[in-house]
Order: sequence, then structure tokens, then C-alpha cells
Amino acid sequence: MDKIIINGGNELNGEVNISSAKNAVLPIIASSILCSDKVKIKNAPMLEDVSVITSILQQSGSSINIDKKTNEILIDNNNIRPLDGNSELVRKMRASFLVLGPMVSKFGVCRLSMPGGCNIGSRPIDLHLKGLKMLGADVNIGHGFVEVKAKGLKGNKVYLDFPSVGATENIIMASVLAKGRTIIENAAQEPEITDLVDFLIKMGANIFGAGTGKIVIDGVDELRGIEYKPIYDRIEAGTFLVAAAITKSKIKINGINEEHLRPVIAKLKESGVLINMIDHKSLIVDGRNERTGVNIKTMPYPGFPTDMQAQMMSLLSLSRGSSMITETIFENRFMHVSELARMGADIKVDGRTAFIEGVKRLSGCEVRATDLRAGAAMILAGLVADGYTKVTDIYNIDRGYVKIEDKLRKLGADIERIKE
Ligand SMILES: CC(=O)N[C@H]1[C@@H](OP(=O)(O)OP(=O)(O)OC[C@H]2O[C@@H](n3ccc(=O)[nH]c3=O)[C@H](O)[C@@H]2O)O[C@H](CO)[C@@H](O)[C@@H]1O
Ligand SMILES: C=C(OP(=O)(O)O)C(=O)O
Repeated sequence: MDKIIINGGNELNGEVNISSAKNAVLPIIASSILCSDKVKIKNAPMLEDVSVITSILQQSGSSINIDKKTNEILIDNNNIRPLDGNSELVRKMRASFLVLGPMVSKFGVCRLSMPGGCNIGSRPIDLHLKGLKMLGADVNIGHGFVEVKAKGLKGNKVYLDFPSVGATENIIMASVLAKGRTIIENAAQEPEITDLVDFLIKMGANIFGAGTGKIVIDGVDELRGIEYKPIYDRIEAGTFLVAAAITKSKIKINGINEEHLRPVIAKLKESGVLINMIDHKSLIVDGRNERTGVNIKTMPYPGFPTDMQAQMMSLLSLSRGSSMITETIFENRFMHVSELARMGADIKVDGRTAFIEGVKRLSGCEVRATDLRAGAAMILAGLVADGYTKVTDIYNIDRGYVKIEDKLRKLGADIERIKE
């Protein structure tokens, strides 16, 4: 099993390029199922999750060519068949559930393993299924599977009890080729949804209101093949902002959409970090000033992203004074707290809130990447901890960060991946 070893204490220098967003490219690849022409994804992030979703499509008959030199993925779904939902791959990744909407739309049937909970929470799928039922699908759950059947989906009004990202995406994908108009109310507003919609519009879909709480989809007869470059990964960018802040360094980050990062930038600035855009997609982050504690509450976009919560906790563990982090999205997203405590952080958890007292130093030891962002938080803490930090279970990190150790090493960190 691979591990990441960091010898803490190095200042970072230079610049880093941010990859395209995992959470944009996964639904985009899933939605390509709707189109029988070829689709090319440019600047695709070569991530474990991307290889899982492309393998799922390949098992269903897609022809997919992944060029790791040019970072392009060419998808040809001309021979795609309904998915065999019993695949190991489907169970491996929660985002595999995103193929449900397009599969039901294209074939009128889809059978998938029920996704279980994961390390960050129970993550039910009731809103996805409610949306598909509203479009006329029949849903049956049994023997660990969910089977959805439809004789032609029809547009309808769907109100989401919570602005779920995945449910909004599944319903959009299911309604693009449905008859008539679908209106999603209380839709999620995350930038990755707007990116999926931009992709679908470029393919010929008729969709209005992405990025707001009300998305209107007028069904069309077919979609055409296109080339598309997804948005930059705001969570990877946020992770590198924290890397500069925690190491008290000044670096340049390329591949920034300032609007998407507003809540993260606001909290870092409030803590004392200097951040300046230098053009429409690059910024300089200067973390050399003393930082103070801040309070954070995770919220659906445009609120503070839950996917940056763990990384901020590492930073606040080493910021002067007290901080408070309230996690409102996932009920079990504090598993990194005990790992940070092993390194010397002073954090107490009461229900959904963590109370952090800044300490002067952390000390390196063996810690687990209990989930993707928790793993990033361990690497960030390791960058400044005394001595060596060994991060285990890094398959979680590989799900969502493109060569994080190479990017950090180029910036001057003493970090390497080892096999043990
Ligand atoms: C691949 C992807 O894009 N993943 C992101 C997506 O996950 P994902 O799409 O799974 O997140 P959701 O927005 O759906 O989940 C948010 C909350 O809604 C609940 N819920 C969701 C669906 C449902 O049918 N019923 C229900 O109760 C979940 O349990 C959770 O408590 O958005 C999350 C919230 O920004 C991010 O952390 C993930 O990185
Ligand atoms: C929770 C995350 O992803 P997923 O929804 O794919 O598990 C994440 O990206 O932090």
C-alpha cells in the first residue's frame, strides 16, 4: 500500500497549476451517456475517481480513449448498453450513482447497487429517486439493488427538500431528453452544476437558471458530440491556498475562478492571509503574517464548502486563539479530528461543532487519510509538523488530487510517496 511521507518545515516557493474539477468531470462523463456522437474532454484530471467512472462506461460498452500525455478523454457511446449494476466498480464510488439519470433516460431502465454510507456520512439517495419518480419512473429497491424503469420520462416540477448536488445533477440529466418542461426548485447552485449545464447546453440541451435555486429544462430530441474543458477544481485550489498559509509561504496559484472560491478566500483573509488576484485566473497567496482563529460553518454553495472543512481545521489548529467549525452538510465529517489530535492539535467536538484552540506546533507521526479531504488535511499538517509525518490510506487522496505530492515537491516541500 502506498504511503506519503513528509518531512515538515520547508517554506514553499514558486507556482502551481490547478487541475480540472473532479466534481465537474464526473457528472460530465456520466452525462455523455445521453449522446451517441463522440465527446472529447480536454484538460481532464487523471484521478482514481475518473478512472472508475470511465471503467463503468466501458463495462457498459462505451469505447473510451484516455490520453495521459494530453490529458484528453475521448468517449464514444455509440455501442453503449444498459449498465450491469452488479459491478464492483459501481460499489466502489458513490458518484457512480450519477449514471442512473442518463441510463434511465436513454434505455428506460437502470439497475444499480444501493450505495452504502461512507466515511463522512450515511448519504441517502431518496432525493435522486424522488426526482426520477416525479418524471414518471418506477423505482424498486430490494436485495441491495435499486431498479428504475420508465416508459419515456415526462417533464414535471421537482422540489428538493435539500439542495443536493448529486440529486440536482441526476434530475437534470434525466430531463434533458424528457418530453416537456422540468422545473427543479431548491436546486443546488454549486459551480460544478453550472459546468454540467454548460456542457449539456453546448451539446444542444435547453436549460435555464443553472447557478440559481430554480433550474428549468425543456426536453430536446437529441444531443450532439462536442469538445469540452471543465472548470478548475476550486477545492484543489483551496487546498493549495491553505498549503501556503500553513507553511507561512508566498506562492502563485494558476487555475483560479475567484467567484467559486469566494467563501474560502474570505475566511483565509479574515484569518490574516493576504490573497491577491493578478489576472482573471491566477492569484498570489502570502501567508507570512500571523494568523488568528476564525469561525466557519459549512453550507451549500455559495456558503463555505464542506470539502474545505478538514483542510481549514489543520490551518486553524496552528492559528492564534480559538476557532469554531460547524459541519452542517455531512453528519460524520470530523474523522480527521482524532488524527490531528495525534499530531498535537487541541480540538474538542460537541455534536456537529469542533472547538479548536490554536497550538504553537504539531509533531509528525503516522496518521490515516480517513477520507479524501481528511487526507489532504493530514498532508497540510505534515508540511509544518516537526519531523516526519507518514500518511496511510492514501488511495482516498488519489480519488481527488492529481499528483499532490509532485505538485507540493515542486513548490519545495520535502514529500514523497513510498510503497510499504
Ligand atoms: C461527486 C460530487 O460532486 N461530490 C460532492 C457532492 O456530493 P453529493 O452529491 O453526494 O452531496 P449532496 O449535496 O447530495 O449531499 C448533501 C447532503 O444531502 C443529503 N442527501 C443527499 C441526497 C439525497 O438523496 N438525500 C439526502 O439526504 C446527504 O446525505 C448530505 O447530508 O456534493 C457534496 C456537498 O457539497 C460534496 O461534499 C461532494 O464532494
Ligand atoms: C466528498 C467528496 O467526494 P465524493 O462525493 O465523491 O465522495 C469530496 O470530494 O470531498
